[in-house]
Amino acid sequence: MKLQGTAKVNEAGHLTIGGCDAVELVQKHGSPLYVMDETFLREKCKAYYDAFSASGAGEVIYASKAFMNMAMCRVIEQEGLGLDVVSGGELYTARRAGFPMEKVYFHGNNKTDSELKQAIEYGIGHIVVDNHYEMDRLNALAEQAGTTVNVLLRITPGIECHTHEFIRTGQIDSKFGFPLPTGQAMEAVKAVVSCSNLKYDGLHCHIGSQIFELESFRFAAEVMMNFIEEIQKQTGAVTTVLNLGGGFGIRYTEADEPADINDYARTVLSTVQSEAEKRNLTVPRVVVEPGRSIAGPVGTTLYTVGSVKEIHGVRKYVAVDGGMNDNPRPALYGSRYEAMLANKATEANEEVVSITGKCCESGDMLIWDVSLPKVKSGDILAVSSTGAYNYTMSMNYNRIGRPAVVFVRDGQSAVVVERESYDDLIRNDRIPPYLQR
Ligand SMILES: Cc1ncc(COP(=O)(O)O)c(C=O)c1O
Ligand SMILES: N[C@@H](CCCC[NH3+])C(=O)O
Repeated sequence: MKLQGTAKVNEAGHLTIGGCDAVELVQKHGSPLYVMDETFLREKCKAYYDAFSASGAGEVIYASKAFMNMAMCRVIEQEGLGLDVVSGGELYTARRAGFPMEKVYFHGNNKTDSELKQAIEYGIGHIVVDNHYEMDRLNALAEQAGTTVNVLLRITPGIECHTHEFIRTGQIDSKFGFPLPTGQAMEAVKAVVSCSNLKYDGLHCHIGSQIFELESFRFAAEVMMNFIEEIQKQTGAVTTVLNLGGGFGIRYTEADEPADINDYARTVLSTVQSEAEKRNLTVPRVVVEPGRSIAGPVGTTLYTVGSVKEIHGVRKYVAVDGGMNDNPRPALYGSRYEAMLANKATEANEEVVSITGKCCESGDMLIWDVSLPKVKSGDILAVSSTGAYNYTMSMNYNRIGRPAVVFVRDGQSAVVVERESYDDLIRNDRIPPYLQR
């Protein structure tokens, strides 16, 4: 496993993150445990801020679907980033954390009326309109509330990029947005500019996630700038915001080679700038929505090894006290992760084993064929790059409670999400009167 951020190995031969010994973290907070390296997290935010926002040309809004809780909202706010939310729940969390609502963008392909009302009531910065049904509802709700809502339109530009099929969202056969190549996107712009209570600020597109080729982002920016010119010609509407979504890839294993955030910023900002000059357009403010590339590398999950089972001549299964419940990505997408034994960080790898979870499901595999030192029950396994789309996609299958989340920094650990207890698991259960004893 590659050590990232503040991760080191101490004299005891243990993995440390944020100056905290991983073995002691498990003793103190229990296992499994999501550990977020706060210093590294802030570095990621700063890198984005410096690359996009410092010049005034861009704006970075963190995609909270990757990893969200109230403490995370505080860090994002302190680092000067905005927030992308995609549900009433994410919006509520941001609000309860006191996040500035004018810096929030609300996404989603099927926002409910109550979510739209909530967004209007909170006075959020922008709603990214996905479809005509939403546009009509939002306009009516804004009118009822006696207000005007700033909107972007979500466009599907028709770009296919190299990533897993299920996380590719820019292609035209997609549930998201108004398709550009079919002419429906232009119809949507014409419709929105005639809505009395919606203010058209600009466009949004998101071409997918875990993307490494900067060329895909450059191409998306070019296609969108071409569309912006068409909009101006056909409607006279000026596009002041161009949100190019998230999607910047990260390193999970040595097979992944992410680009540099500064190169990413240069690519999109310079494309937008030069396309605007070429077409004689006002340069729109470029918004990006990174999720994975802010939270992903920052997280490590610690597990305790339980049963170690060797199927002679076939495979050695190392079972940990978590699994697909806290990280469904390997089961969903076939995602690969790296791991190490946090309590044997200086020992040489000796065997190839497969890491399985504790769920009643054969597909509950975390890592197939990983090299580790000799593994024993009681060892602490660390899996890296689990900060994004792990906690937020976790589940209670088999009535397994979600692990706690801690922020670590300068030798201190702070719980930011408590471990779910058995009582948490039955909190919403009700026994109706006819079943009462
Ligand atoms: C609209 C939108 N914005 C931003 C993101 C964040 O993407 P990523 O985590 O790949 O940066 C996503 C998720 O893919 C998304 O759907
Ligand atoms: N949840 C996905 C990415 C989808 C992002 C949301 N548009 C993942 O874990 O990789």
